[in-house]
Amino acid sequence: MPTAVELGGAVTGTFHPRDEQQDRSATGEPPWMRRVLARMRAEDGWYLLRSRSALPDAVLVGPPGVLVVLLRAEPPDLADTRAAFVRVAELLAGVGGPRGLLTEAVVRTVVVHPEGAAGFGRSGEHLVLGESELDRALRRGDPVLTAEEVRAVARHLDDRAEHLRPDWNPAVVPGQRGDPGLFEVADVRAQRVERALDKPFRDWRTFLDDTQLGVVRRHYSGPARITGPAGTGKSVLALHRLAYLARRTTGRLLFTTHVHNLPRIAKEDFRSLAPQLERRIEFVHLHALARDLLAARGRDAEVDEPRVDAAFTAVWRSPLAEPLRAHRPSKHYWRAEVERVIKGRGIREFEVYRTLARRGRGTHLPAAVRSQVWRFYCEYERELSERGAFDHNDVLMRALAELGRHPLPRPYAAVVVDEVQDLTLVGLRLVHALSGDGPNQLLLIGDGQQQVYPGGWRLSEAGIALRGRGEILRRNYRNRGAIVDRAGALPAINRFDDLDGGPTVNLAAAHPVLGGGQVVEWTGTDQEQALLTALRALDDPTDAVVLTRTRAAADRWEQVLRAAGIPVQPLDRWDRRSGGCCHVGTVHRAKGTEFRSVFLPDEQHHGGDRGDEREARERHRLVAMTRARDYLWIATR
Ligand SMILES: Nc1ncnc2c1ncn2[C@@H]1O[C@H](COP(=O)(O)OP(=O)(O)OP(=O)(O)O)[C@@H](O)[C@H]1O
Repeated sequence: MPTAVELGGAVTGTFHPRDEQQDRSATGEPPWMRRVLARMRAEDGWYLLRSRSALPDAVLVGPPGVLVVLLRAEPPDLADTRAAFVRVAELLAGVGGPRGLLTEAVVRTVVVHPEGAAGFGRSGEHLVLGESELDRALRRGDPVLTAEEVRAVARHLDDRAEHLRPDWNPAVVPGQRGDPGLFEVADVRAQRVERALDKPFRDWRTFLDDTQLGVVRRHYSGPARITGPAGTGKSVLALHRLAYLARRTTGRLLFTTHVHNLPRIAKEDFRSLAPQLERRIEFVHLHALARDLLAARGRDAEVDEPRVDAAFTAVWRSPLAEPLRAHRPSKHYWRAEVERVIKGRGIREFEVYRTLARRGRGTHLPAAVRSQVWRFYCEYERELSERGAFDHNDVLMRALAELGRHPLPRPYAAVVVDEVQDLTLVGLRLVHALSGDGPNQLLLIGDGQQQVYPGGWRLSEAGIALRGRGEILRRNYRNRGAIVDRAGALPAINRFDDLDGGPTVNLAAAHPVLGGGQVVEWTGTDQEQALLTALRALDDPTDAVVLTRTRAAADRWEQVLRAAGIPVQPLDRWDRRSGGCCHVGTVHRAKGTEFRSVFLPDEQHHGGDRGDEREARERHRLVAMTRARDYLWIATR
């Protein structure tokens, strides 16, 4: 049995070897511990707080963050290292300053053992160091806290934590008394944020605002929803929330979305936030998740796009399409009716479709036309089955049915859905089936103004009841003032208002944290030349993107840039580190990305001028414009 030992006058930790126990009973602690603590106390710019309670043994606060220290000659239980972490993280809740409130991403547990101690695996959640590795560890890591912040955090712990007492060496921590604190007047805040954005570390990992941190830490008794206009830190919050929950649960957590690039981008961002927790979280596109679930259960689930297209085209060319065409000629519109309205909402009977509210779909369809649409849809289903093909909706529906028959053997501890406004109702039902209704198990994040696919569901139709569990973010951290003003003036309708009951806020009401910015509205005849000139005139032409509505336009701009000698990369491959290239892509691929400069060339008018088409265009434009941090170039010819 491990023996409890005295440390600093109080019972802390566990300890094994007999000789060290004897040594400790004489002096209070064994020599290796004294050496480790002395080494920590001596480190320039760090503050050491000794613990009077069992967990942790000490806390070290320095420029790279807060270390929760366990001194152990035997490997500790995960429960102990977790408990020590959570204890210190809870004490830090609410430490704030001009850059915001400190997040627990700055906190790291470190287990230090004497040289030669055996059995210390690398658990992943905490750092394990031999005594001799301490020097390297203390000097490793980018500074995330300034000297003032380090001091303020140490002082906060000293004030708040009765079991922690300061043990720092004034000689190596100069000026620790009487300095200005972490708290400054609000008008200094914006300047500080501005400067923080230029710093080598990414501020959002270290500091959040009060609303964001409130959501990260809140206990929700059931499904909850976070909304807020573009750039207000919803995705950032999702990552912090996952890390927070991962520390306090066991099992896997899920981040999912309908947006193509986002799982990859979110995973990379999470790695920079909490690398030690990465293994606990699956970042996966909802369709890939459904496909993998079916495949794991021996069920065929591959979508053969060409066969699906062929099935739709065959019906579109048949006489069944004629009444539809007469009503509205666009193939794209009717495909969306089948995919998003009928199948996407899981409708299986004409009687339901006959009276269905089709919000945001524009064209009113009398019952007689609906029955023609229904026949068209049934024929499409027949064509699919004749070809032995599934479409994307089929995969989601089959996965949902599969979960109904056999739920996951090990449910997710929590599910976070980003860009929820673009899920279909069937997709929403699937995430709900994956998460359940338990406390903190489902967090839905989205913004109705950025919807790029027609939807039309209510959360209640997926059996999800929010009961007021929700939050709105309003502070825009991405776009400078001029860009928020320009994009906020777009009449992009937010259908979240009438779709899931909770209140929402549009971009026009967001508060940009950063002022300035530039919007150039170009008109003229030689668009290519004008765009190239503007691009070349930028300080950094590589942190820029040309966004288009159509794939064809993106391909054309790619050629134009290449011909002009500008290195280009498709948007699909964007990540925060990709430099040296200008990006080009469609708005659909732009979700999750951001650039210093965004170029929106004028395109052949595409997609008609009906109310619903204009509405979709405005929302696409809002998404495109809000990818820009500093500079926006918009062409109209
Ligand atoms: N508290 C914060 N401090 C500093 N920067 C922040 C903070 N919160 C978010 N950011 C930054 O603001 C930008 C936008 O954040 P994020 O992508 O999470 O917003 P979003 O609401 O998901 O945007 P969108 O809806 O447009 O996708 C990112 O560059 C992020 O790093």
